[in-house]
Amino acid sequence: MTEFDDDTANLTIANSGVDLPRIERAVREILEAIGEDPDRDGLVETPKRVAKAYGEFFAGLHEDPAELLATTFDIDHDELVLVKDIPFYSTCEHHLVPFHGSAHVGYIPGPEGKVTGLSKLARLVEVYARRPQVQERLTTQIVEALMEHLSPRGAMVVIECEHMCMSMRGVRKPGAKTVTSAVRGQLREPATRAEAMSLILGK
Ligand SMILES: Nc1nc2c(ncn2[C@@H]2O[C@H](COP(=O)(O)OP(=O)(O)OP(=O)(O)O)[C@@H](O)[C@H]2O)c(=O)[nH]1
Ligand SMILES: [Zn+2]
Repeated sequence: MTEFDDDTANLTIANSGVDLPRIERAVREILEAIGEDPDRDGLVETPKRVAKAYGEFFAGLHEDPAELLATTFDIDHDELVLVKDIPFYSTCEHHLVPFHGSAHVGYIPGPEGKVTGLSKLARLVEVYARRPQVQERLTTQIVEALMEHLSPRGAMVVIECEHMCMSMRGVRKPGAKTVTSAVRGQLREPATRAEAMSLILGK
C-alpha cells in the first residue's frame, strides 16, 4: 500500500472530483502487472504523476456546461457565429488512450439574442472532451448543450480526430482521420448548412 503525502490528499475528490490516491494505487498495480518494479528510481513518483494527469484528463466529468454558458450578452446578430479549428485532446473510453484533433463549433443566435463569449465555445469542447468519450457522443453533447443553454436558431459541431487506439495499437493506421458532425435547427437547411461547411473547410 502506498503512503500518500498531504499534497496528493489535498487534491482528491473535494478539489478535482477525481480520487487521486485511488488512481495512484491502481497505477502501482499496473506497473507490477506489466512486470516492472514500481519502487525503482525512475518509477517511484510515476503513480502520483499519472494520478495528477488523470485528474486533468477527466476533470470535465465534474464541470457543468450550464454554468459555462450562463453568461450571455445582448448582441444583435442573427447569423452564423463559428469558432473553428479548436484543438483538443480526449480519451477513448474503450482503450483509455488519447484521441485528438479539432472541433468546429457554430450557432445562429435565437430571437432573444443569447450570444455567449467566444472562449466559452472552446471551454464547452473541453468540458466534454475531458471525460472518457467516443467521438460521436462528444459531437452530440456539444451541440445539445448549445441548443439547451443558448436557445439558438440552429447549432452545428464538426469534429475531426485521430484515435491513438487506431494508430499505436490494434489496426495500426496512423494518420487515419474520423470526421463526425451534428447539426440542429436552421443549420439543417441545405443552404445554411452548405455555407457553414464551406466556412469550416475553407482553411
Ligand atoms: N464509434 C466509435 N468507435 C470507436 C471510438 N474510439 C474507438 N473506437 C472503436 O471501438 C472499437 C472497439 O472494438 P472492440 O472489438 O470491442 O475492441 P478491440 O478488440 O480493441 O478492437 P480493435 O481496435 O479493432 O483492435 C474499435 O473498433 C475502435 O476503433 C469512437 O470514438 N467512436
Ligand atoms: Zn480506443
